[in-house]
Amino acid sequence: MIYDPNTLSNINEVKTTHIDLNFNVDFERKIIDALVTLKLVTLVDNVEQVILDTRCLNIKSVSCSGVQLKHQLADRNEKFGSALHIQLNNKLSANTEFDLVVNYNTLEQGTAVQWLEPIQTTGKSHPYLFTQCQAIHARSLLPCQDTPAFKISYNAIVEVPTLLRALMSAIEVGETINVQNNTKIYKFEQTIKIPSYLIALAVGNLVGKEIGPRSTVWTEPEVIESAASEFEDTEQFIAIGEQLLTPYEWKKYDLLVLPASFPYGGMENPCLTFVTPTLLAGDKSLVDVVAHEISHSWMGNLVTTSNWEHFWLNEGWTVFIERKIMGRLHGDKESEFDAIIGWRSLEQDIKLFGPDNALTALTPKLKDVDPDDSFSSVPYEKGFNFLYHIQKVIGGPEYFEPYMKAHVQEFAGKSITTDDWRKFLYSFVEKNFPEKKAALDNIKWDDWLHAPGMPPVKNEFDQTLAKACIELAERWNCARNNKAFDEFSSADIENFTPGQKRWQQVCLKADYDPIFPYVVKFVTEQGRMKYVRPLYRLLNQTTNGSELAKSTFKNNRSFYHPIAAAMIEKDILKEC
Ligand SMILES: CC/C=C\C/C=C\C[C@@H](O)/C=C/C=C/C=C\[C@@H](O)CCCC(=O)O
Ligand SMILES: [Zn+2]
Repeated sequence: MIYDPNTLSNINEVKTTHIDLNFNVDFERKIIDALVTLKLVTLVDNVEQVILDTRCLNIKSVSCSGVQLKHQLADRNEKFGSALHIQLNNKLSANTEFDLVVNYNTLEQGTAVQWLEPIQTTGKSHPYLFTQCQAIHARSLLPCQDTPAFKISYNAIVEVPTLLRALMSAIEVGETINVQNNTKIYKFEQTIKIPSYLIALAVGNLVGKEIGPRSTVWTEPEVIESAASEFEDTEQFIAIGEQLLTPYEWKKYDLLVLPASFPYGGMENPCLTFVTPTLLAGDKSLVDVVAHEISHSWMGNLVTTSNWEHFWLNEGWTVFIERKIMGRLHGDKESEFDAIIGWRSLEQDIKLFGPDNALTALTPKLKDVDPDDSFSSVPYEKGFNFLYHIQKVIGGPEYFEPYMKAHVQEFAGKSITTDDWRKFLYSFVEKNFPEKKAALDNIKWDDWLHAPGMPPVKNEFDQTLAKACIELAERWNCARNNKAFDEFSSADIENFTPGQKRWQQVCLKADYDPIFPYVVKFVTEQGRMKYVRPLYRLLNQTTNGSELAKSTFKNNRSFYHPIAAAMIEKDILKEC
């Protein structure tokens, strides 16, 4: 029995194995005219219908072997979209392979695609679009079984205005010009099986520059040089990932620097990681996000959570590998400081959700829950701390690192649950170092996996970098009483990493009104949720900033990606 509470599709009757996409991108109407062919196989006898996930799609026709099929869009479920019921002409027995062809177009109000006017791009002269399908937005790009339980290969043909370039989470295999339509046609192939949330498309005025033997960085022309130098260490990250895990399987690892409204730090779309332009700090100080996305090449993209309740298997593992990569490159002090910052953000999120909130469990129940509403640092940081704790109790990296490799070898290409993960961990330990089994038995499994709130164990990390921040804060605090402000200068934080400086949040928490214009500028210049959501929330909670937070959001709503706009709206406008 396959379980995924966040799909409306009949995943226990039928399974998609491959998708052919044909997209015609129409910037004037802000729609994608599309034809999708889904290759399916029945899992049981007597299958009479296929139910696909959709959200904000205009379905025109559905056919099988050239014969039109009856179909119906069910009433819209606010959280999960509209199920597309497709009536098959015959009852199919188990293991029957068949194709469904759906002719449809996307709608502007869909949540996967953000359409940008030229003014919203860096160059200001061409339109742009990009998709974000994780967690359950693929259904507003194409009708599909929108579940990470199934993995599909895909091919795509994408027609775009001739001056623009299309990129996808796949390998480009062709590029032709259609002189008649004044369009360009790009062809892509993703031969490795991936879950639907990793289908990704971007179209814009894009140029590429090679930054390594298997990597090209793509951006608008204006930022290509700065992006190429910011990300020049990409190959080193991949190489360390390969040493830690298994050979990199995806052939290319390209990076696409998105316009400012991209709602996440990065998104691990295979062959083509999407990143926020806020990473272009000029000093490589934020490239840990690239190490994170590269780590997803194994954790998440090869070994995938089977539903969103086990999201920590993607993110906890990825943070764990990311910190190993950064530790190998810059030393443990820096990566352990990241772990301390991560613990703090876990504390903040658990406080925000409430320590008894069931969504703060590592494996939360997501029936009737929109995964976006459950998003927090819990799967990332509680997940990381859990793996760090296991590493410690079984004897350290010497024991844990061979197990990490074996984990990827065992599960590559599969979608797994926390139970699958735990069974394999036990079998590996019992086989390779049975003397450590007792240590595994002593882990507080239930508390780690199922209890809400902070983890049952607090790991110890190197405090060197944290101490510098705490000492400065203590000096500031003392100076408050004796008004001895002259002893401070910007030199105090000259050597701090960006992680050590979180100025705007500190000021808002201290109810310091003069920071307001800077906060407004920052939250309207870029749309990364990790930055803008806490700042909007904190501004909204200040004594004098609540109206400013609301009006700033209302006046800039169209700047934000639909996912970010929905979340900020819930944070500050729909609070109880
Ligand atoms: C307890 C949480 C359980 C399930 C949530 C499932 C999916 C979360 C969904 O809302 C989508 C997440 C997409 C994340 C994409 C990239 C991130 O890893 C970026 C992290 C934040 C950042 O660095 O900006
Ligand atoms: Zn991630």
